[in-house]
Amino acid sequence: MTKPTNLILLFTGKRKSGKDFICEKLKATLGDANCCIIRISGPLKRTYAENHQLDLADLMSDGPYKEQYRLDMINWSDEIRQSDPGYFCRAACEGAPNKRIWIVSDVRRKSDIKWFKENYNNIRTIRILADLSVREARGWKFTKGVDDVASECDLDDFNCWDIELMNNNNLDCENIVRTILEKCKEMRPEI
Ligand SMILES: Nc1ncnc2c1ncn2[C@@H]1O[C@H](COP(=O)(O)OP(=O)(O)OP(=O)(O)O)[C@@H](O)[C@H]1O
Repeated sequence: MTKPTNLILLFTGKRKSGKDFICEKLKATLGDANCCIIRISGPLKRTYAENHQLDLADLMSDGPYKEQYRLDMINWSDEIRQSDPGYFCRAACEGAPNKRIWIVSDVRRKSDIKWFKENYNNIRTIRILADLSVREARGWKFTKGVDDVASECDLDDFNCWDIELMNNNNLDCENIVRTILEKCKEMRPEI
């Protein structure tokens, strides 16, 4: 399996907390040569799209198409996870490039964290938070079967984050990127 040489950052957060936004900013700051973003949902959506004859590009985008299929995708992927909890994490890492830092942007379950810790060293877990009103302004609306199931709630009672940060606005975003870079350097001065 491909190994990142330095560090794996596992990002988690509720829907519309801004995980993806932060990961893209962090990647832009660290530079393509040093890091890549890994999405566990990548192989998940690819296989789902193939099995259901759907447009993968639309499914990967942040819009209504993704929301339309989110519930069914959750249920479909849960069936696969039941027999193999690491299936999608493994598939995502197998397809990932060999960079010093892996930024995993969509960790949703304790079993995801467990899988990474069992298979790699130098893991850091990062929880992105945002006020409910901010998430609503970004398009979040409570959806039964999505917001009240394991894919969204499994990590609500996980209290061992290495870093927990608020992302309500651009200033918060800058602070998050700076804090994470400092932590990276503490661990790995060569970064
Ligand atoms: N700090 C910020 N400043 C301005 N806009 C932001 C900020 N953080 C996130 N956003 C915006 O909020 C929206 C949701 O962000 P994003 O897609 O990153 O959330 P997410 O946590 O990955 O959501 P999901 O779990 O639904 O995929 C996006 O349109 C993004 O551009």
